[in-house]
Amino acid sequence: MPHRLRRVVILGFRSVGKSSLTIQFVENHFVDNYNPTIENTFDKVISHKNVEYRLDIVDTAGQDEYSICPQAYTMNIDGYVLVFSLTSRKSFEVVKVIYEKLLDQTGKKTLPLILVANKSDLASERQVQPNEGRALANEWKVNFIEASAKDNKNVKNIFQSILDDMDKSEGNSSDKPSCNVM
Ligand SMILES: Nc1nc2c(ncn2[C@@H]2O[C@H](COP(=O)(O)OP(=O)(O)OP(=O)(O)O)[C@@H](O)[C@H]2O)c(=O)[nH]1
Repeated sequence: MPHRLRRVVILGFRSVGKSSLTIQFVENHFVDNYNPTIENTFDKVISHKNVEYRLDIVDTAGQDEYSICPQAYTMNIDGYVLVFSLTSRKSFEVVKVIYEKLLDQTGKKTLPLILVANKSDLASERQVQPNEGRALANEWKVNFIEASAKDNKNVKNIFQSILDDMDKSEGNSSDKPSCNVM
């Protein structure tokens, strides 16, 4: 059977764990050393709700509030994973700026998107509380997940959730948008 192709882009501030989440999901291991990304595309075949998907994941270079959001991150993209680190208030502020830029560039009011707070294993270094992430996701009408690439916690859920959202936005489901914390 042919796979359904879905293309997802991962965006967020530097060093929040975009590559680590992607590599944990695609290759099932955690990368401990830090190598800034320029841009990498990964792909993985995943069976979700009895459908085979080929997920192309574009892992981007870290953005900040001044970065220009390249058109490549809005053209031919089916879904967005916006990542901040719960140990970095700055990274939480940066996802808000990225979100606004995505809306501007796509001209849309809502997007198939999931907000991810990574590094949940670093509880003692937490700077952003779960209710803050949840409130932001509620405002955007998207799902919110706290995850850890290091402990492989909720990593698969991120991609399953975005697959659901992409299908909903294509009208393949009658479910209403919801905001879940997993
Ligand atoms: N403790 C902990 N460390 C993490 C986690 N995820 C990533 N890291 C570490 O954080 C650092 C940055 O991780 P990357 O995955 O390279 O972050 P990135 O967002 O891709 O970075 P850029 O390419 O600069 O944008 C690395 O040292 C990782 O090992 C996590 O869940 N827990």
